[in-house]
Amino acid sequence: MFPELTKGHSYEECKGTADWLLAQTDVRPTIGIVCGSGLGGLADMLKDQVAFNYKDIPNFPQSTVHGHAGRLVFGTLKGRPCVCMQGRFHLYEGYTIQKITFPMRIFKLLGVETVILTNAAGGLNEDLKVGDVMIIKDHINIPGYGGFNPLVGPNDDRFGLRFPCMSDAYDRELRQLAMNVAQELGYEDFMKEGVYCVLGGPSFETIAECRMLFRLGADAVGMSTAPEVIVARHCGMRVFALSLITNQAVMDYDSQEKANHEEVLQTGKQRAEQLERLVSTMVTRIEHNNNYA
Ligand SMILES: O=P(O)(O)O[C@H]1O[C@H](CO)[C@@H](O)[C@H]1O
Ligand SMILES: Nc1nc2[nH]cnc2c(=O)[nH]1
Repeated sequence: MFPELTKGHSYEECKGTADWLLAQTDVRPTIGIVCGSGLGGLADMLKDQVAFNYKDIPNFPQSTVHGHAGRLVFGTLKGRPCVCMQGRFHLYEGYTIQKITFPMRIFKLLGVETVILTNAAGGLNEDLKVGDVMIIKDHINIPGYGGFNPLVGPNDDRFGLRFPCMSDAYDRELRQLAMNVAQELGYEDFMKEGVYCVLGGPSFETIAECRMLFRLGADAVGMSTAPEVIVARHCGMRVFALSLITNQAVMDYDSQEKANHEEVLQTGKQRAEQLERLVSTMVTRIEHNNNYA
């Protein structure tokens, strides 16, 4: 493949970044949160914040996408120590796949046990409406078929196995917890479950591509999350992920709809408060050492 692109940061470089962060905050996070496009408000829920701009953190890439603030925020969420990425990285920004997933290894070295990822996605399955929240039960990693897997390159056993299992990537108990919390909050009407498909972007899909992805078994499509999940699972963190359905993928040649990033951000704003309540309530039920209350 492309040897110079497949190196990523060494264990020692990752440790250097994690130690740099730990030296500047007393927060010892056990939960890491990644905010999707337009969903950065989740980070604002943290109390007693210590925040870093990505540009100031050794080895961190920069956020270049509107709706991704580019800050790493430490703090407590209802008393639980958390770290939150207010903005993630995508392949289409021009970073290597190792670089966009580097923060997952930093989470691990900070002591994070559970990762909660959010994203904005287009709905392929017509059962998904704009504003629905889709708990991700599985993914289809299309860039992976072309060799764009974040674990390509030498494996460091200190992070994980050469050939990690992915059939249990999206934690079953955390998915059940999300459903239970959604019911308690009265959100069951817009909570769904499905399969997320990642593409490289940045162009949105053609109609033929949307039809193909749905036939392949995908319910929603986006440009993130799956690479982060692969790296998080490789190093043994538990994963919960959800997609906010911000737009319906265009599946019909008669449709006048056009996918656009403004609509994505706008839908994020409309559901922000409920998503924040869902995630913060889940966080209070996730016990240390990966047990569930
Ligand atoms: O996946 P997140 O970061 O939420 O963003 C999604 O929204 C953007 C397109 O509007 C793309 O970056 C897509 O991946
Ligand atoms: N690829 C892709 N990413 C998205 N992010 C939000 N909506 C979409 C979409 O329709 N397609």
